[in-house]
Amino acid sequence: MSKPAQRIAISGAAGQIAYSLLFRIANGDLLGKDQPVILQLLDLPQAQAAVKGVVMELEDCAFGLLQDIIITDDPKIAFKDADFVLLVGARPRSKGMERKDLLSANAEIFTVQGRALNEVASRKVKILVVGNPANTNAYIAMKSAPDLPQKNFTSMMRLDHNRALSQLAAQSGQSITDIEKIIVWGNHSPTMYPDFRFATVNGASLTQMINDETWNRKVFMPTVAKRGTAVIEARGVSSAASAANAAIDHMRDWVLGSNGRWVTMGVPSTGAYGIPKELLYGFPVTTANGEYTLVSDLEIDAFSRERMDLARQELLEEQNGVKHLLG
Ligand SMILES: NC(=O)c1ccc[n+]([C@@H]2O[C@H](COP(=O)([O-])OP(=O)(O)OC[C@H]3O[C@@H](n4cnc5c(N)ncnc54)[C@H](O)[C@@H]3O)[C@@H](O)[C@H]2O)c1
Ligand SMILES: O=C(O)C[C@H](O)C(=O)O
Repeated sequence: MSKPAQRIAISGAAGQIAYSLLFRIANGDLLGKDQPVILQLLDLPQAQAAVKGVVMELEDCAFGLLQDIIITDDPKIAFKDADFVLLVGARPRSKGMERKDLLSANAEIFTVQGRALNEVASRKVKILVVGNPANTNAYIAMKSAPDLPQKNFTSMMRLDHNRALSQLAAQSGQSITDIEKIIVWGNHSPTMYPDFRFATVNGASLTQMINDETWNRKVFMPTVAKRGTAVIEARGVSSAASAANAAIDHMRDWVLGSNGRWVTMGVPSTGAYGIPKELLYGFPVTTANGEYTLVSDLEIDAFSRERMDLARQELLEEQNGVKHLLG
């Protein structure tokens, strides 16, 4: 007998990330090939026709795991009893626009959606915020949902993690699958701090293999931090398939476990590494049995402290900018 279906709510269902995400979820890439799913799709009233078109295509794939699809413009319908929620819907950054410009417009969306989650979602719901500015949007949703455990709210730093992994593999000539223990600290913004000081390849130090601090600081770190901008410059729109892929990686590892590997998740700080409590910050974690555990007690040198504090400061400023909305 098949497992009971899990309810997965996705906002921004007519958007370009969702266009990649929905088909992969329905194909079992997120929860496994034996887990039936119900998709609960949220988008704005003016996007409902486009969502219906996407649903027609989902139907035309004849996915065996896809049990039902709900389409709505009401967050309370979309999030009802949801086991997993991917908050993708937001306004994407266009050429020349900084992420901070998006803060106010998106803050209102995430206040409303946080309240709806508080009211109707499963009490065990796992939430991933993708829509930018993702860390602060996740903070707003979390603060708007006081009845849900704070640890259920996460923001997406996995695309940055995957970008770092790919750059390190190219530079070192090592296989992506052999590289472990990389971190992207902080905010999903140019202040992020990609850090491979602890990275290993089959147990050996990757830092020693690369042995080029100038490359680290002048090439690697800015390449990873500005990759989103580079994709926008090249495509004219922000990354979509790679963002959807990272969202799947993030959720799948959270649910099914990372098998001891470090992954980067934006999670509410509990005060570790000098990051103020509740700030949604990129940390290294391992995941098992549906829970994440912080990788603790890593040595933070002076350069790392400086970089980590830069992201902390930016996030505090973003938090301050939305304080009035949180009552
Ligand atoms: N964290 C990351 O690593 C990362 C990576 C890439 C993109 N992003 C962000 O993801 C978001 C979505 O990107 P996209 O390319 O899919 O954008 P898109 O413009 O193609 O789609 C966004 C969708 O969200 C919908 N939407 C807007 N407001 C909504 C609301 N209040 N409720 C429900 N739906 C709403 C829009 O109607 C649209 O269909 C953007 O904010 C983008 O910056 C984050
Ligand atoms: O910076 C953006 O808006 C794009 C996105 O967050 C990305 O990292 O690709």
